[in-house]
Amino acid sequence: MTDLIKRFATYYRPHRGLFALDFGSAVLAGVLELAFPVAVTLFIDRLLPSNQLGLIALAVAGLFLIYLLNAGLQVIVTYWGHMLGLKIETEMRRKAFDHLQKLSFGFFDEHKTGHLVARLTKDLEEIGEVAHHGPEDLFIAVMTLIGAFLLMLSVHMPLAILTGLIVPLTAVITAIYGKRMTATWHALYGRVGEFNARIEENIGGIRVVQAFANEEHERVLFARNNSNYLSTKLEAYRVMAASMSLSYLSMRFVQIVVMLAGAWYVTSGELTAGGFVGFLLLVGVFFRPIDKINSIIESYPKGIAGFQRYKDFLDRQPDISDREDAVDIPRMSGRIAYRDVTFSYRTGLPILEGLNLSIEPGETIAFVGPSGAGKTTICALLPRFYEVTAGAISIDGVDIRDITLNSLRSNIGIVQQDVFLFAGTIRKNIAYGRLDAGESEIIEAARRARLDDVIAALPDGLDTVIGERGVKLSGGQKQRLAIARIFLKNPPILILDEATSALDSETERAIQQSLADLAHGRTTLVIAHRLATITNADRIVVVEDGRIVEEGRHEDLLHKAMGRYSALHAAQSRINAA
Ligand SMILES: Nc1ncnc2c1ncn2[C@@H]1O[C@H](COP(=O)(O)OP(=O)(O)OP(=O)(O)O)[C@@H](O)[C@H]1O
Repeated sequence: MTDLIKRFATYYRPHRGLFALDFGSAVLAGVLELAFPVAVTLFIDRLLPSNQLGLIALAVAGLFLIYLLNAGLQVIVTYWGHMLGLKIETEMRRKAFDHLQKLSFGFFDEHKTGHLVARLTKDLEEIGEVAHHGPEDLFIAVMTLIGAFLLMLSVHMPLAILTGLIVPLTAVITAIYGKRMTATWHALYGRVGEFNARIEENIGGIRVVQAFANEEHERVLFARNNSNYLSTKLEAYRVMAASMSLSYLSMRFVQIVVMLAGAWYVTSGELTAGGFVGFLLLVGVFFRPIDKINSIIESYPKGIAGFQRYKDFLDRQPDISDREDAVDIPRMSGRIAYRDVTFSYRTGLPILEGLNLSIEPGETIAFVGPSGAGKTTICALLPRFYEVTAGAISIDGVDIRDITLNSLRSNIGIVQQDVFLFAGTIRKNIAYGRLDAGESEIIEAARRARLDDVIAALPDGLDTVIGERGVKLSGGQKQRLAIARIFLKNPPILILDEATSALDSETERAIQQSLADLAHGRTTLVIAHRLATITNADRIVVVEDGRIVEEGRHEDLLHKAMGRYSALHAAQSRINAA
């Protein structure tokens, strides 16, 4: 816990000035709160009986100045105090986002998007609130509590002791309800998470929902989440109502006791009228920190738990990162070698075993084999999306673990089966291939990917907005856009995950032609799903159960007796004929 607080404290360091300003102002405002009952006592007991109107006017003016000062302090605490919390929150978010970029595919395989988003938004918002309110509220609450009690003692000791004895009763009631409130809010937090996840999934999968005509099923599931939320929130309000009215009652009870006892002391001449009024005001001031401490008790665990999750996330070392002496290779020639490569995902199941493969610069290799054989995995190891478990992969004779990730990945272009496009314009999506590309380069890339006709037909041309994940484009157009992106990137090595989605044959032919143009002069690894498209590959590699079982040219493999490739080919021809 102390480690956690120490770590938390490091975030204040760059904002020392702001912290001092906020903290100092809040403390001063707390002191002024205490001064008010004292001023009222003096006013009633000393000034009023003196009949000196000038002095009274001066005192009132003085009080007004104090109020003005307090109003100024409120502005500082509310605006600059929140600025402090917000600065800490945004700094933490920046760090978390930067860290997120460094984590490898393995991490994302394990974590749900919704939870990661919550960590960067909700968690950090709560941490920011605690960062601002936590230290200052706690300090002021304790200071006010002690200060008010000392002043009460100075006004009338027996009455102060009596108040000191009955106030804990109200504190106990507030604390008990505070705990119940925390539990209900916590449950509510879970409910909100549940229905957020449901909405997120529903919107993400709305096309599947409607295609299966499962709207009613979704409605029922959502109604369940919604009514769970309703009952939990009602429970929260029930506890809140009971807590509020009970703490109001207990507060008033203390006031009544103080009034009764105070009146008795006034009539017996032990307490002045001003002291009596001042004391009642001090009781009010004394109550405030109790509420505050309870709300701190409520919000602290949330903030601390959020910070713990944040810390754990930041402390998670990326599985794959640059070695200290990693080298930059600006442009590789593209000679690739897999040496005794063994690999398993976190599941521990062996996926690749003792795989050996050499690829010459400019060569096109097509991986074929049954689904789940490991073709995609072989290719995913090359840009180090995952790290080999044993063995090594080298490019141009250098182990890829000795090359900086940035230069390694800059040398590899990937056209994925599921093209991911960003919401925005066509121009923005092509330019993602090379962020500093000029207009003419973007146009040239579009032309080479045969996207120029599509762009020309659109009213806004390159500036056409393509919707979230490119929903406004056809499958073929998305593929071409992905190809344009790689033309712009112009890497010496290519990984092409062939699209399995059914494109019409003309579109497919055009895309194949674009891909062939793209592959020209580059070392190309093709993950082939349809054998018809790879007959021209320099070499076909048949993968089965994570092993290479056959390799050679199409013609040679086709005529190999009992060959795996010829069997695959025969099977696919039968499917096509059927
Ligand atoms: N991220 C992952 N985590 C755990 N296991 C995985 C992961 N990705 C793939 N696998 C498993 O690894 C094995 C090989 O998968 P891979 O995607 O490499 O096969 P593939 O030959 O490309 O298949 P397909 O032709 O169907 O695309 C499969 O058993 C798969 O379930």
